[in-house]
Amino acid sequence: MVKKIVLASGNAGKLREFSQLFASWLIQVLPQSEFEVSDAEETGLSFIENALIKARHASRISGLPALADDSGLAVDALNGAPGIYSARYSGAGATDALNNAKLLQALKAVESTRRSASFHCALAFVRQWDDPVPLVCSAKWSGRILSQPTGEQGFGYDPLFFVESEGMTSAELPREVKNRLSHRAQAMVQFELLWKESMQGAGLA
Ligand SMILES: O=c1nc[nH]c2c1ncn2[C@H]1C[C@H](O)[C@@H](COP(=O)(O)OP(=O)(O)OP(=O)(O)O)O1
Ligand SMILES: [Mg+2]
Repeated sequence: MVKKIVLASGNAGKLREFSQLFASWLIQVLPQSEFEVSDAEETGLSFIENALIKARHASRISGLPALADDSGLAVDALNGAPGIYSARYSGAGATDALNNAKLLQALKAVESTRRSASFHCALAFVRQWDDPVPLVCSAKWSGRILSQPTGEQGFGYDPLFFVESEGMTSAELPREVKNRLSHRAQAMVQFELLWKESMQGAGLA
């Protein structure tokens, strides 16, 4: 029975959200920093490939099962950019603020009706570093990019991501609402199903 897993992320915003999303699970979820796991090189071409790279890396170093999240923002008017490069969008020394500024600049001439975008989240879980049957799932969350940042909650591109159904940005949403609607929350629903199925398969449910 899996009792302890490593969360293969160095992103404080993600770690916060995962601690809420895992709150009702009967397992211990430890950040990779507790095992001195360095950031893995994200050399994949898709969110799923990068999530697997990060999960395998964290599991190899920690010796524990590991879950990784690779996520990002795809803007339709930019042919899906920044996509898997979302965290690195503004180059070396990228920060959320610089990434947001670069995105606003790139969309300067694009009117509001053409600013549709989606957040994507891929989750990969491995029981050991070379697990041949990882649990993998992904989800997306649709929205629109505003012309200026609004809201203080969340992280990353949240202040620019307007959620039509709620009439506010994801940085204005109460955290329990973001944790119900977001790409990460939706991927977690799938992950829970895969997890339960795999535990049943192992005769552990
Ligand atoms: O809910 C979100 N709200 C706002 N922005 C978000 C969200 N989810 C992902 N994002 C952005 C942040 C970062 O620019 C990129 C993730 O990049 P990504 O490589 O997966 O994560 P990261 O490098 O920050 O940490 P790590 O790789 O250690 O998990 O997408
Ligand atoms: Mg990363």
